[in-house]
Amino acid sequence: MSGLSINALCAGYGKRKIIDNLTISTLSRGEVTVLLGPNGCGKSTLLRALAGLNRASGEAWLDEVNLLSLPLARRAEKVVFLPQSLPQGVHLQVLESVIVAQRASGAERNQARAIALLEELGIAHLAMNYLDRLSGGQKQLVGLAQSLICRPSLLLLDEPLSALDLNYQFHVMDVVSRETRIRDMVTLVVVHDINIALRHATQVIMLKEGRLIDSGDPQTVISAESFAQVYGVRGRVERCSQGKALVIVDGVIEK
Ligand SMILES: Nc1ncnc2c1ncn2[C@@H]1O[C@H](COP(=O)(O)OP(=O)(O)OP(=O)(O)O)[C@@H](O)[C@H]1O
Repeated sequence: MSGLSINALCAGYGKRKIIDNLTISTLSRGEVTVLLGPNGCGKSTLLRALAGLNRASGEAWLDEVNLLSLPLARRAEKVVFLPQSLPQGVHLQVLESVIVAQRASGAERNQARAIALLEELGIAHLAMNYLDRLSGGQKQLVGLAQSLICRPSLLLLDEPLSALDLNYQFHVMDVVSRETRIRDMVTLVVVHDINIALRHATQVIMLKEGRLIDSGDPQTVISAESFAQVYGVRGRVERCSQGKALVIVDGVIEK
């Protein structure tokens, strides 16, 4: 099956192991997987390891290729990683920056495509604005445009919704899902909102202290028991008026 499979992956910094022997069966192409887990559990470390930015051992098969054995330049042709925040002080206009990302990915310059993507994300009106004069949320949307223009096989998004208002969080996840489907990418997204995972993910991965707690269908993996175990909170899964599952947190489990 085409997609991403992770086998016995370990990653960390210096001698410190953060991701410990992680094995995950196939994340399919065309689907969005949400990576959940508490602060410091290793979500960014995992994404960075897949992108080749951290020391890692084990295997990460993207279709028939083990990403960990690919030279960085070859890996960059297949994998795009959007970090939690864009570099500061870049004095480029928004449209220009998206075209720079497009060219850096090896694609032909296609301004119409870049403008269409800005329109899809609802930021075409910012095309001529400078990056260093945008709000945090606007910068995050531009980062997404820069990532999506690259047409990777594996798209890694580290908390792409953290600065966005409620409306944009839903809109962006819809765009990410649609682009993932149309381009047949494997998309792995870190979010902290469990309800976003329930609504938008085809699959979720739950980590705690660098280890896999569970992975699979969100409706199965996300339960009162699992979020008590992973986050230490009391809660329940209810149904909203549209019949969709919704997590309600009642409080913290006292130790
Ligand atoms: N560059 C680094 N050097 C050394 N240790 C690091 C480095 N980056 C992160 N760590 C450590 O690795 C662990 C996992 O960090 P990571 O950023 O992967 O967590 P996370 O799950 O993404 O957290 P959050 O939800 O808070 O963003 C933490 O204990 C952190 O202190």
